[in-house]
Amino acid sequence: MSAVLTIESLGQQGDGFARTEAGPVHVPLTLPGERIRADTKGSRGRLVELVERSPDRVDAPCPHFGRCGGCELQHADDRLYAAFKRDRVVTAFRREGLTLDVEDLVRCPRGSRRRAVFSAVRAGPRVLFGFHEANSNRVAPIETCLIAVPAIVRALPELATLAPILIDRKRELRLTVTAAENGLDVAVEAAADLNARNRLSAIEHAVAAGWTRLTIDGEIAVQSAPPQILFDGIAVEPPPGAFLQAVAESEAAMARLVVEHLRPARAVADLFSGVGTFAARLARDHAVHAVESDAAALTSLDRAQRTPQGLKAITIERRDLFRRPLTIRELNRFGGVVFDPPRAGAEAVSRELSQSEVPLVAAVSCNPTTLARDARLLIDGGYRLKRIVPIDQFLWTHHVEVVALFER
Ligand SMILES: C[S@@+](CC[C@H](N)C(=O)[O-])C[C@H]1O[C@@H](n2cnc3c(N)ncnc32)[C@H](O)[C@@H]1O
Repeated sequence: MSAVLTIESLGQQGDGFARTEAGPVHVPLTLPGERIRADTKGSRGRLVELVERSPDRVDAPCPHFGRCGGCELQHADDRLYAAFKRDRVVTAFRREGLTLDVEDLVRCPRGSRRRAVFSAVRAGPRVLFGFHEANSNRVAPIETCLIAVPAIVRALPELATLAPILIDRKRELRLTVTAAENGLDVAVEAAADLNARNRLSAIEHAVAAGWTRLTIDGEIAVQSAPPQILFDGIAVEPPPGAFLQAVAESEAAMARLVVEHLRPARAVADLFSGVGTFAARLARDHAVHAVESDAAALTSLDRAQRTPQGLKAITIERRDLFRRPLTIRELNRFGGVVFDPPRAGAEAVSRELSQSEVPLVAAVSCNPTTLARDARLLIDGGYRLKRIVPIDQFLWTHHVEVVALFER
């Protein structure tokens, strides 16, 4: 159905939101105040024509914008964009009955994404390499990317020629590319069963490109040197495809807040520690207990703390913190706790913390909704929220990171 709509606001996913007699409609690539013609189907709309353009609309800088689903908000001017991300946090907390002074968005620069996940699919005789289109399994081929670090952008042609060598007949190929300090670390998933010739060809490709490591479905195919990531000067060798904060500058902003907040504590716990983004930095001044479910990530952190880097002791514990959060008694050993869970949040951990005597808590989150739920638990347990800082990491998307600092 085609209709002329007035966009009222931006929804949580960054789509324009309009009301119609048939109900609410979300239309990607539109802005508040715009009148548009859209094709609608249920609650989804597709922009067909801009009838009245918002003064906040800018020309998207990337030639792939609109088809590539990597960026959703390049058409919004900077002020509107930053306000949208901050508002997402304000709204999530307000829904939990918490009206708080949310600080301004900490910005992230273009060309700073050091970790990107690309896809490749077969399209007849061709292999398309790029990012997914928005809400789709289709892949939009890309030749450039304004958000990725230059080392990843320079490697796009090499990655695009590698994909057809590795791709399976039926499955989509995924390539997680991390720009480490000493070169690119490429982790391939869902590759075909490779014959010797194709395996050798992929290895030759990685060697010629100067990548530090090529991993195919968890197995190292070739490694010139272990990839190295620096956490404020502390070297860690992440396992293939490991979780890493996607932008070093954003990670540094989060870590500064966490380290500063926990400074008065003696012993601290880093829950959902990954490879030690916070634990490594905290270990400069504190004894740290790092807890995480991923064994490979913990092994990397353990190896880093055994290398002489002037760190205090880091103990590691593999544990499912959803099912087995640290108990009140275990928590009370620490003067400070940082937690940085996946999108589902840290509900079980927050319930225990809310009854603990831990004086300082830093919560890091990529999901304002679950963070607000967890903050409610902590506040109901007697914590005061000292600061709440939204941080941009996924430029031109609706995603926002948040650091919330609590004390009691
Ligand atoms: C958002 S990442 C944060 C990692 C780390 N703090 C960082 O900044 O790099 C979330 C981490 O939680 C871990 N994780 C996921 N589910 C978990 C669980 N049930 N128990 C413990 N850790 C879990 C993941 O392996 C991942 O390392």
